[in-house]
Amino acid sequence: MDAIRVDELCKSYGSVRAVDGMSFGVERGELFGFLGPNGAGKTTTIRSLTGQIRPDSGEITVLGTDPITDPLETRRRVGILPEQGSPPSFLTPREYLEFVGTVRDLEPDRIRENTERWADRLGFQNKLETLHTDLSRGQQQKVMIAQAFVHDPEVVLIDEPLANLDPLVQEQVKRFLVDYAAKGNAVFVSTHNIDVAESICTRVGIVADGAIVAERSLEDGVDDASLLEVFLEHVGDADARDLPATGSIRP
Ligand SMILES: Nc1ncnc2c1ncn2[C@@H]1O[C@H](COP(=O)(O)OP(=O)(O)OP(=O)(O)O)[C@@H](O)[C@H]1O
Repeated sequence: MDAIRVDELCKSYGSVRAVDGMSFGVERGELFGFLGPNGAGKTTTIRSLTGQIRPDSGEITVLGTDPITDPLETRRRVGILPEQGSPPSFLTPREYLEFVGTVRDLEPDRIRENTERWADRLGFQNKLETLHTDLSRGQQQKVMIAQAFVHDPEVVLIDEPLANLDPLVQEQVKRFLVDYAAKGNAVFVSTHNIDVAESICTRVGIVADGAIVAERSLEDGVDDASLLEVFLEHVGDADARDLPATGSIRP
């Protein structure tokens, strides 16, 4: 059974059809890339998966739970890294991770252990007792990554995981995501970055106008141009199609 299943999801804001017949599944062990341009409907889909918004129609199952009718149960079971989310300004990373671990029913010892492990892995040990308001945007993003994984969830829903991170940490996070999926968890990553999708995902769904318009397995390895080509074929406008597929675009 798929860890995540979405069938014929639709959501409009007034006259804007943000999600329009979206269907896909993600199995355990997959790192699924949800790749699409600005406004394609990615965030609206993630918000539906986490029960933050109620779709107009369609069905969703996440680890056997229904985020439309029982959003609290879904949120307990999954890890969520929202787009542009930031930790509460009035808490320290240690306090925040303790809070998140507690509401996810984690034992205090395990919360302490996981907090240290994550701070160590992402390099914010020396900031554990600093108020978030005094952390840089990138340091706050690291805390947000830690909170998504603090309860070792079997499904993780991630919106633009690498925003604000320096290149070294980006590589660490990419490697971690690949390992996390390989351990048998379902990792769902929404991004508009083709390079990120290509470098870490086992499968990519290309999203345009509120639906998946193409799917691509990357497990057997494909050459650099192919995901970009598929993307441009389904999504790119006429100007974008004239861009070189790889290499520099400097004059
Ligand atoms: N609260 C809202 N009210 C009205 N329209 C909205 C709202 N949220 C999203 N939309 C519209 O729905 C469409 C899909 O938006 P969504 O945020 O899901 O796209 P996205 O793929 O996540 O984009 P991005 O990559 O830019 O974050 C867009 O046309 C957007 O303008």
